[in-house]
Amino acid sequence: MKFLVSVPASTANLGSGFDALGMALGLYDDVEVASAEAGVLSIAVEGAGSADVPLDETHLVVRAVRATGYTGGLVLKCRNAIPHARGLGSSAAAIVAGVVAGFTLSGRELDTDALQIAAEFEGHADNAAASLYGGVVVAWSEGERYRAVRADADARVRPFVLIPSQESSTKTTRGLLPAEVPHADAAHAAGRAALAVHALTRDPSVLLAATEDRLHQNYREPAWPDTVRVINDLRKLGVPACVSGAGPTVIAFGDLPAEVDTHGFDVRRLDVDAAGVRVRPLD
Ligand SMILES: Nc1ncnc2c1ncn2[C@@H]1O[C@H](COP(=O)(O)OP(=O)(O)O)[C@@H](O)[C@H]1O
Ligand SMILES: N[C@@H](CCOP(=O)(O)O)C(=O)O
Repeated sequence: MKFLVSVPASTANLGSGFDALGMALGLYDDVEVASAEAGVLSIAVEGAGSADVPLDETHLVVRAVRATGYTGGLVLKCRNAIPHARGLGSSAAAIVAGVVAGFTLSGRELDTDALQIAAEFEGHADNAAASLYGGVVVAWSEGERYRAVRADADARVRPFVLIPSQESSTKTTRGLLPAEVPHADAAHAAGRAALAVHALTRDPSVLLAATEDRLHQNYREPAWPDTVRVINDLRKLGVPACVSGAGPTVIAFGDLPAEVDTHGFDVRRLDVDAAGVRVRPLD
């Protein structure tokens, strides 16, 4: 059995929706998967992470395949376009690719367990839901169970990202977050996150207010001060901008004003991905 899994990048939080909102982006990791005799494991990696990721059972895609219960042999060819440790959901994309590969190898339809398995790896479901389902997602948990709903993004939502060369680990910057926040900030987040759903799916004209965050960006600023500087510059000019995921990438909407200093950032226009992860049989 041989097939291609194509999985989109994601941007999580979208400012106000910490650990809850996500959106899939048109930048893809492709993983060619072939079943093999038990005991065989072969992994080839091109693109992001090719110099760093392990090529054994500890490879993130393989760990996710194993989490689905598939124990057979595997031959993987990974072509990674999503940069690692930049806040564009590379780890969730790798996990979703592995989970979907495991389900496909086992002849199992994708069901809600796919999100559950993927989100358990990360401890939050925002990125994994976006990579699985595409579009705009709202993720939450009920007890131990992760859940998500998706909606199409409004066609006028035009994201661009500013990706610095510096890496920042999600795990590390989650460690900068406080255990508690002021009630006023929690109330602010609830209102703005609800507004963000409306802004992303119906009325992008309110994205500036919707993407204002009080739950994570300021706490994480020491990890990426230039990111916060660019966000502030963009927002002062009326451009909705926030940190993508746990940073350091900036995600913004509309057009980039010429006067904003983007030195050190790779600026890319990305579409919203509406379809989520795809599987295509190969000969
Ligand atoms: N395609 C991949 N294959 C293997 N490991 C990956 C892949 N993508 C991400 N990872 C692992 O996840 C790490 C980045 O995860 P994380 O800090 O959550 O950042 P990101 O915002 O990119 O998800 C990488 O350093 C690497 O260890
Ligand atoms: N809600 C999470 C999102 C992490 O996204 P990533 O793309 O940086 O992995 C967080 O803010 O920690």
